[in-house]
Formats: sequence, structure tokens, C-alpha cells
Amino acid sequence: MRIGVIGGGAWGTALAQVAAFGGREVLLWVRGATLAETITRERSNPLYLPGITLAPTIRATTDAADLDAVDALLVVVPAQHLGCVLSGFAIGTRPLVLCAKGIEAGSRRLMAEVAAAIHPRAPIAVLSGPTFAHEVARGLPTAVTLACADAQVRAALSERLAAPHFRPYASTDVIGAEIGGAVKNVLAIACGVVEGAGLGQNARAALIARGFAEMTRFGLARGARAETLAGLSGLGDLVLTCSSTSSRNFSLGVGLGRGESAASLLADRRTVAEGAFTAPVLLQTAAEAGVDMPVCEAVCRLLEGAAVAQVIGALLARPLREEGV
Ligand SMILES: NC(=O)c1ccc[n+]([C@@H]2O[C@H](COP(=O)([O-])OP(=O)(O)OC[C@H]3O[C@@H](n4cnc5c(N)ncnc54)[C@H](O)[C@@H]3O)[C@@H](O)[C@H]2O)c1
Ligand SMILES: O=P(O)(O)OC[C@H](O)CO
Repeated sequence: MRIGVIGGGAWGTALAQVAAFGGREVLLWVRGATLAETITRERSNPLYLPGITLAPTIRATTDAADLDAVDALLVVVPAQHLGCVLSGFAIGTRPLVLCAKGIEAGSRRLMAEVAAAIHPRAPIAVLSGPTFAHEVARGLPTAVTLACADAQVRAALSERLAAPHFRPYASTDVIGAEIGGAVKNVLAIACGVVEGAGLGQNARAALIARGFAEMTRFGLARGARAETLAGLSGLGDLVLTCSSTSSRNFSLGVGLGRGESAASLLADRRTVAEGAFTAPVLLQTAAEAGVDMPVCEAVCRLLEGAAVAQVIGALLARPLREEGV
């Protein structure tokens, strides 16, 4: 199976490195001609994944038609651009492996819904889990959820993408895998706020646990399975992203917690902090489904400019309730 990767940010480049394991050829579509040339000639992506020497079998292109020659495509562009980018490719019946974590603003659709509307004949898979790109690219051990409804496609993709340091766990729960990845980014911002505001480790652990309850409530309401939400793409990724400044979402939260404005923190960013875009649309979708998500709502208020002390005070002043989802 020849693999193509759409998107030359940190994660697309790291996944190209995984797919190139063992000398297999990989074609990586990126947006800029200079970046494409640097990746192919110098075997590095200094813009998005500095310090990593890429496999010699990775070739980059800016021409969507070049990807007509591959058998399956990993789609690794930010969630808000996925629809627009995918419209530029002819996919037919080839599998699309969606690797972005988010919900499309406006349409309120998950990535699989966006992709299926544009390429209805393509089998859809979702790859998600606790995966900092720079660790994966360095060959450090990583496990992910690979969800796809089609058993044959799922098995073929799992086998093709597995490497000694990269272990896909197969699932049929595409919605569950998507929801874990989208919601954890919002919760990671909340945990960053706790860090930035100096609220302590107890508060961070409480946020992870109550945030997971929110993720589970929302996921179950959307048809996700509880075991997927408790797996790599849900709880696993939540724990990773809520614990480390390597996370762009957590770092954004740290800035908010220190009292910096969302506008200044997001201005001129080259890299994406998906939670900032997912938070408002997640809240709208949750309200529509009658699901209460107080932590995610607090993140929305902070992104809109509310004061940290006020938002934290309101969260803590909610009526006492029984524990559980
Ligand atoms: N970086 C990671 O560790 C990691 C791990 C797992 C999943 N992800 C997810 O992968 C997705 C891509 O993130 P990333 O980290 O590779 O990106 P990045 O932050 O490294 O780079 C930004 C990317 O966005 C692209 N971009 C910017 N504006 C665009 C536009 N108008 N149209 C199309 N593309 C545009 C850039 O070309 C670049 O590829 C996100 O959904 C992210 O949550 C990232
Ligand atoms: O840097 P973040 O916050 O986008 O997190 C990257 C990955 O999603 C971690 O699994």
C-alpha cells in the first residue's frame, strides 16, 4: 500500500516518517513550494518539525495530482481547513485516514462527516491518540486508536502503519475516536489555565477527572462507546495533553491563566491550538444535545476575554452534585 500524507505541519511530517519506516516510499503534500523542496532535498521540515532528520524515502510535493498515485491518504491539516483542502483532491474509493482533532465551526460537523460529504465513496478511518509529533518522529514508543467501520480497510491500514515504535489499536468506533481527540484539546486549555494561575496539582487532577466526565457525557450522547472514550484517543490523550507544556493547547491555557488575552496569544501563531476553535462549536453542539459541559464552557468564557478569577469562581460555585457521568 503506497501512502500519501496531506499536510506538512508537525503531525503530517511525523506521520510521514512513521509511514516511511523500513524504507517505504511516502508522498507528502504541503502548501509551500519552498517547504516541499526543503523536505525533499534537505530531509527536514524546519518550519514545523525542527531538529528531525526525515527518511530519505519521503518526497514532498505541492501538486495534489501527484497523490493520484498513492493507495491511501492520511489527512493531517487543521480541522477548520480540512473541508477546503480535501476539496482539492480526487480521492475516489481510496481510504482517507483523518488525523485532525476538532469540530468544524459553522457546520458543527466532525471530521468524518466533513470528509464523507466531499468524498462519499472513500472509506473513512480516524487515527487519534496520545501523540506528540516530535516524540513520534524521534521513534519513541507510541500507541494510537485506528478506527474504521470497514474491517478489511482497518486491518490493511493497521498493518501498513504499524512499526516497532508505533502501535495502532484497531476499533470500529469512528465517532468515539473523533470525540476524544476534539474534546481533550479544550480540556487541555483548562488544565493550562490551572497551571498558569497557580491553582495547584489537586485542581489539575480534579479538572482531568471532571473533564473526562464531560467528554464521556458528550460522547455517549453522540453515539460513542464508553470504552473508546476511556482508551488511547480519549482518556489517554487527555492525560498527555493536560500534563505537558509540549501541548500547544495546554500552553495556550497557561497564558490565559497568567492573564494574557486570547487574541494576543493566538495572533500570528504558525502552529495550531485546535481547542481554541473547537471550544465554541463544542459548546453549541453540546447545548443542542442537552449535555452540560461546565469546564468547556469556562474555557469559552476565558477565550472571550472573561477574567480568570471570575470564571474559576463561577465554576467552583456550581451547586454540589453526586459524582458520576
Ligand atoms: N502536532 C502534534 O503533535 C499533533 C498530534 C496529533 C494530532 N495533531 C493534529 O493534527 C492536525 C494538524 O496539526 P499539526 O500539528 O500538524 O499542525 P502545525 O501546527 O504543525 O502546523 C500548522 C499546519 O496548518 C496548515 N495550515 C495553516 N493555514 C492553513 C490553511 N489556510 N489551509 C490549510 N492548511 C493550513 C499549515 O500548512 C501546517 O501544515 C491538528 O488537528 C492537530 O490537532 C497534532
Ligand atoms: O500540542 P497539542 O495540544 O495540539 O497536542 C498534540 C496532540 O494532539 C497530542 O496527542
